[in-house]
Amino acid sequence: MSQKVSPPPTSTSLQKIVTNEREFSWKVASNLFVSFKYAWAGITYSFQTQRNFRIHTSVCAMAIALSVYLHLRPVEIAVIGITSGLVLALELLNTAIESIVDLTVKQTYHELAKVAKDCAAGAVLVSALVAVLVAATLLLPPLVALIISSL
Ligand SMILES: Nc1ncnc2c1ncn2[C@@H]1O[C@H](COP(=O)(O)OP(=O)(O)OP(=O)(O)O)[C@@H](O)[C@H]1O
Repeated sequence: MSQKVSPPPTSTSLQKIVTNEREFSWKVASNLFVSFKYAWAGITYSFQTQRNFRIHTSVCAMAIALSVYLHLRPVEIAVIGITSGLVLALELLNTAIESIVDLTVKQTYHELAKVAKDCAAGAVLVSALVAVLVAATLLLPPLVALIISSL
């Protein structure tokens, strides 16, 4: 059975996309301040609707606070900050992909929708596992030393 394949873009249709910039966007942020406002709206939406994003935000904040409290070296605090930021950024992308998939297929089951959502969730899981490994490597030794010294 042959599938219908859409034709490749012609030079005129490509030119149209390039010249009529963002013509499919309902609205385009007018300046940098407005862009930040929309970015913040995305972060608050994820925080309010995604349990995992709330959990990851709390754990990341605790890890960074603990690294400062334990007087880790600046480079170690930076590494914990980078891995934490990566987890939260991927959580936001996961939410974005979920929304696009839901917008596209609505409540219909589709194998590709499953692949997209599962892979996005997998990306978050990989980053979270790496963040736990990094935090454990950097935080556990000074934390155990502190606990032993206070006994
Ligand atoms: N339209 C769909 N077609 C096929 N499978 C779907 C569809 N919607 C969801 N699923 C399956 O259900 C799972 C859970 O969907 P959901 O929208 O809660 O995504 P999620 O990434 O698990 O969410 P969260 O990150 O909030 O835990 C997906 O990972 C996917 O396997």
